[in-house]
Amino acid sequence: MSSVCIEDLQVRMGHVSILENLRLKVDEGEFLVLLGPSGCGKSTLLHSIAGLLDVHDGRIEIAGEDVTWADPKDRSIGMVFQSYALYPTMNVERNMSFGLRINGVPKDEIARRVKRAADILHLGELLQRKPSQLSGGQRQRVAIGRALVREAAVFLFDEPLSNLDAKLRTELRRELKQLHKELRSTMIYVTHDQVEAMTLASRIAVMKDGRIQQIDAPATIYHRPVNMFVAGFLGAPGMNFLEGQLERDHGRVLFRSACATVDVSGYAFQHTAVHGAKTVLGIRPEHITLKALNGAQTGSARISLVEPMGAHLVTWLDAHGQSLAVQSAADQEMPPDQVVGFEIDASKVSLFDAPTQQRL
Ligand SMILES: Nc1ncnc2c1ncn2[C@@H]1O[C@H](COP(=O)(O)OP(=O)(O)OP(=O)(O)O)[C@@H](O)[C@H]1O
Repeated sequence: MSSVCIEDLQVRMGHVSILENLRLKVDEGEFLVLLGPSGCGKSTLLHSIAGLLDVHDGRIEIAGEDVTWADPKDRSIGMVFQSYALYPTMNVERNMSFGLRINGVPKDEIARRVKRAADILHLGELLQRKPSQLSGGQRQRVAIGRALVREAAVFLFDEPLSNLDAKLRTELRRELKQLHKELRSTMIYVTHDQVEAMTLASRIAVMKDGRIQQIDAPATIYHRPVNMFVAGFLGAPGMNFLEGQLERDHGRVLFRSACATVDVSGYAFQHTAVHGAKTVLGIRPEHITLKALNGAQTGSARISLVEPMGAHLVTWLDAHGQSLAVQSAADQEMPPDQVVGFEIDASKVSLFDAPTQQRL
């Protein structure tokens, strides 16, 4: 049984359609990340599941129950917001137990749940403190604790780490992953941070304009994007795109562009490769290798810029007007303006139909 099942969901704000016929199944125990640019509808979808806004049409099931029109408190969800939303006058213990107290949960049961959440989140020492006496990371752990004590079927996270500095964000991200490993609860997590999505998710749903573009395991999203939007959204720097066309040549299939020719005969085409079809070749920076000019190579280019990243380098090439990012080992720095060869790993390319931008 799916923990969350959404069918044909429609959400409108006034006359504007925000989500249109959206379908989504989140399995029991899954960590699903909703990823996409600002305004794509991630929060709208999460808030619809939480019951924080009225949907226009469709059906939302949580743990097998139709909750489309149910109150948030009757949905067996625990929610964590970006802005912690703690009560400033209450200490940590009372903040965590507040929802249980107003719902009349017996005292000893409240004590058991708060202790369990405090143990899991290492908050035992902080139970008597007020939010103002906590760091940002500790406040967010209290907010997570408040969701945990509900012992809900599904946890919903709305960009919970965005208010934290980079170091705390990395720490709390690891803690969240550990938490999911221990609890095996169903979690739905909204972010526009691709690193959070890649590291936390069992599956990522990439959204754009109120539609789910692709829902898959992180590695599949990264290596086999279904369209150019998904391909370009993940990776830093993003995937390189070369415009060109396919050519059939003595049983081989070649991709030819102004700056490179790549033998793509081994590519797993989903549709027949048509000679002359306008095509975009996508290749990630780590799948291009810099070569000496006289070696076997895909093309030649001039180095325009080198960005040292610590563990690796990003070298920007100008390949006859086409800009290409290449990721290489930190000790392979070459000077700007040098002309070099480069090789594209044909086994790692993604090919897209240029007019529709869909994967070939
Ligand atoms: N109350 C509202 N009235 C009208 N339009 C709204 C309202 N709330 C959100 N929208 C619109 O709905 C769309 C989706 O918004 P939503 O907040 O779900 O996006 P998001 O992907 O979560 O973005 P962000 O990452 O910036 O929070 C946006 O175009 C937004 O302008």
